[in-house]
Amino acid sequence: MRYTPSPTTTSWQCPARAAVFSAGSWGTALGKVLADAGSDAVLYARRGEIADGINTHRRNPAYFPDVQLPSALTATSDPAAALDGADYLVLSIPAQSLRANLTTWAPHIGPNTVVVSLMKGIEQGTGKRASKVISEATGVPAGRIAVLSGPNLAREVITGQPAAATIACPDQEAARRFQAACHTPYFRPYTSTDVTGCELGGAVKNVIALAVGIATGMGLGHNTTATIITRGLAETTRLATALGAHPATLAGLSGLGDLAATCSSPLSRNRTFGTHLGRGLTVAQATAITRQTTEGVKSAQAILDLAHDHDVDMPITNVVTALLHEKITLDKAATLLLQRPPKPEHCPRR
Ligand SMILES: NC(=O)C1=CN([C@@H]2O[C@H](COP(=O)(O)OP(=O)(O)OC[C@H]3O[C@@H](n4cnc5c(N)ncnc54)[C@H](O)[C@@H]3O)[C@@H](O)[C@H]2O)C=CC1
Ligand SMILES: O=C(CO)COP(=O)(O)O
Repeated sequence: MRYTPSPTTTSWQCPARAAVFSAGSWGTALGKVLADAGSDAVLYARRGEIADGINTHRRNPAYFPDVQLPSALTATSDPAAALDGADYLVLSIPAQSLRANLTTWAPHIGPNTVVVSLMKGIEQGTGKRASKVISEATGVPAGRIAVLSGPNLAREVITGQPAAATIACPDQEAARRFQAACHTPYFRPYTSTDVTGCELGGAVKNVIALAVGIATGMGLGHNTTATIITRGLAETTRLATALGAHPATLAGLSGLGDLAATCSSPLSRNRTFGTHLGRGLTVAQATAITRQTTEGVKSAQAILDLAHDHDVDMPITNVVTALLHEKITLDKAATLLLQRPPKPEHCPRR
């Protein structure tokens, strides 16, 4: 039986104005969630034809041409107009382009606007999480910067399949307000104050999904992928807790939850990219056939550098990074992971 989501919203949800930058897969899906929750949502689209498609035909022609969008979700190609009067600026662009874009958008951010990051990447060269980049590039204080992360494959969310996420913000009231602004019968957000854990869970799971994809592409089975997921969570937790995250966050929606969804779904771009590598494509060939943002490919080295800086061992991330830089072969990757010295299952740093 097919699951049919209720199209209705609940009356207790407070109206809010949210500007979603931009109209890619996840931005469009979360824009629909916000509109379905009763918020006034506007998508900023770089390309005029996408904004026109949304306003005129209620479709995003580039990302979801088959999905009908609600009339409460509008679009514009003018960033200043999108941000005018916005309670929330929701950011969903590739993490590596964040700092440069914010330099242009920052003058239009209102003094009370809460900035919400949906991004799951770490900045190359600095090792900074999106929330830190946002604070540096805009001057917005930490209490007005939130992160939403969880098992949220965009196509499943935009078609109304039930999902949940974590909204983390140092200011619990700000997190609660955004929770109300995006709570629908099919999308259940929880709140947290652990921004570090939430962001690192989201970024590192992309690298682990690459590893699962590689194993799947090589024809390996569920024992192997379950081992990568479990040990991947162990190394994610080691890094995140070394940087101050709460271990429970990594066992939650933005940690294990997202890892499970991303590593098991063919909808994941990171897992799919890994599958291409596992089948023998080069990084250049896999990149050429990948049309959308694949954060793990860009963030792996930055995550590894963070791990080195904090004396944390991340063997799976290490091997994926070496493969992405074509320093090792697939066979060597498997050998490197399996021939590590034996050790106890639970160690804080190694
Ligand atoms: N697609 C998904 O299921 C989910 C994605 N995310 C995260 O959301 C973020 C965005 O991913 P998607 O929407 O999936 O990517 P996408 O590739 O579908 O869309 C990217 C969007 O960013 C814009 N963009 C691309 N390059 C840009 C640049 N240099 N400057 C400004 N805008 C640019 C594109 O026009 C497009 O609107 C990523 O960090 C991803 O990890 C998080 C949860 C779910
Ligand atoms: O973050 C995601 C699901 O929560 C989407 O993962 P991909 O970027 O690998 O498609």
